[in-house]
Amino acid sequence: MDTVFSLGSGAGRAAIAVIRLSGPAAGTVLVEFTGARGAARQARFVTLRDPENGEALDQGLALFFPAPQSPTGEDYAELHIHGGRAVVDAVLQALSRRPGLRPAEPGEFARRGFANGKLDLSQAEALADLIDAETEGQRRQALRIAGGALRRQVEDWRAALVDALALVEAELDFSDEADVGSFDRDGLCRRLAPLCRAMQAALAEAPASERMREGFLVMLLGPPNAGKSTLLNALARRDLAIVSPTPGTTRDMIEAHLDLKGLPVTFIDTAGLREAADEIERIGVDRVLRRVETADLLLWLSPGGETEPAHIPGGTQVLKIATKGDLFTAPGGWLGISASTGAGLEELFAAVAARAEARLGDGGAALFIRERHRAAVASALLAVEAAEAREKDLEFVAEDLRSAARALGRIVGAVDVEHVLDAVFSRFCIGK
Ligand SMILES: Nc1nc2c(c(=O)[nH]1)N(C=O)[C@@H](CNc1ccc(C(=O)N[C@@H](CCC(=O)O)C(=O)O)cc1)CN2
Ligand SMILES: Nc1nc2c(ncn2[C@@H]2O[C@H](COP(=O)(O)OP(=O)(O)OP(=O)(O)O)[C@@H](O)[C@H]2O)c(=O)[nH]1
Repeated sequence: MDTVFSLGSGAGRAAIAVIRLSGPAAGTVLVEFTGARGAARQARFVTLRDPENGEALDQGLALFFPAPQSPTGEDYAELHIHGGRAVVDAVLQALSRRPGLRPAEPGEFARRGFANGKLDLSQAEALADLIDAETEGQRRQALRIAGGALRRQVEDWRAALVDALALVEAELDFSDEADVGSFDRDGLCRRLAPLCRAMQAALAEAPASERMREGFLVMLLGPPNAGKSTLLNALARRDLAIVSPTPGTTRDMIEAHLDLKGLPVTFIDTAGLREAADEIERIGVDRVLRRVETADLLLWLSPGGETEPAHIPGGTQVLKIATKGDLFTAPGGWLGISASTGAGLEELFAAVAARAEARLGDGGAALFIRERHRAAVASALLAVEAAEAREKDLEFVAEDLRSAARALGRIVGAVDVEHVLDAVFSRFCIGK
């Protein structure tokens, strides 16, 4: 097994940089560069020297984690050095000249940890999410899964399946054909029913968790010149969308990603919905209509609340916003705002945040954070339901239960997931 090294902290000038190494030569490298391996898991203040010529490279901290108690499960070392470009380059260069050492590939530390059982696939995915998390809700959800919440749940379910399978297999082994009719079918169903209910309940929560990763989607709709772009700018507190007094300025969609009370919310400014004057604008309107189908909330904007919402296909919730409140008063049933004076914006924020929270939760109960998880549990559930429904053919019942266990195994990376592994780990940054 190679020993790999990498900068674990961010690229570019910084106060401190962390270089990590993993593999059998990690301890030897520490001896070569710092004169000693040091006590397990204890930081030492050291002078780092190039083993080729004894020249000092930097002063820093060195740590050694002997296998298996390390982030990768292998011998593992860290050098905490000064984060200047020349310092980092000099140390990385000196490391790359040591025989048997090579730079780590993106995600290679996590992949080694996976290979050694330190984390499963669901935890690795969640670590990637944790690094990408931009809001409190996303952080809380990713940390929960990285901590093994999904791993433990899947292990429990698989154990229940193995239990039920043992019952069926015992019957298959010890009874002859004629006896199969005496099989305790009720006993089997009593075991499987709570499992089905638990999987169904968890599946019902899945859309909220997936949305937490992607963001709650709000689209701004309304007639041309209603003030959509101006509102987006006010929401984003910077000039993102093009604001102009000419109707039809916003031809494509412009997104603002906001953190609303810890929840990720994406606002999209759209081309005004109207009978399009030209081809380009018509394409814009079509694209908006397609995107509307995936939105969680629509804000219908109309100056002074003069135009009622257009018919929106799909039944997505619509909030009626009367714009230009400095010029008009809002009719009943409309939330009045003025992007110019800022009036009503806090109320609008609160209304959107309340709906986002109802849809996303707070991330504290998340289980299936990816479509992949949901699909695997849905197919496990189908297999268990098929097993429950069979009148006879215990062989098939057993096969259903095995197939349910295999489906769950895909979540944690226990079965046929080489392509998923590649996809997950290669998306990690270098040094993870
Ligand atoms: N300096 C530094 N900070 C870091 C990391 C790191 O690798 N280095 N991490 C990088 O992700 C995260 C912490 N993750 C870690 C995961 C496992 C172990 C570890 O030593 N695990 C052993 C012992 C566990 C224990 O003592 O309870 C083990 O699992 O056997 C350490 C850090 C965040 N902060
Ligand atoms: N008085 C006043 N004028 C506003 C307000 N909000 C927007 N406007 C003006 O209304 C005009 C249209 O604003 P936009 O934000 O470009 O409208 P839009 O709905 O994005 O228009 P399209 O891109 O054509 O669909 C601009 O001249 C804005 O300055 C407001 O709260 N009060």
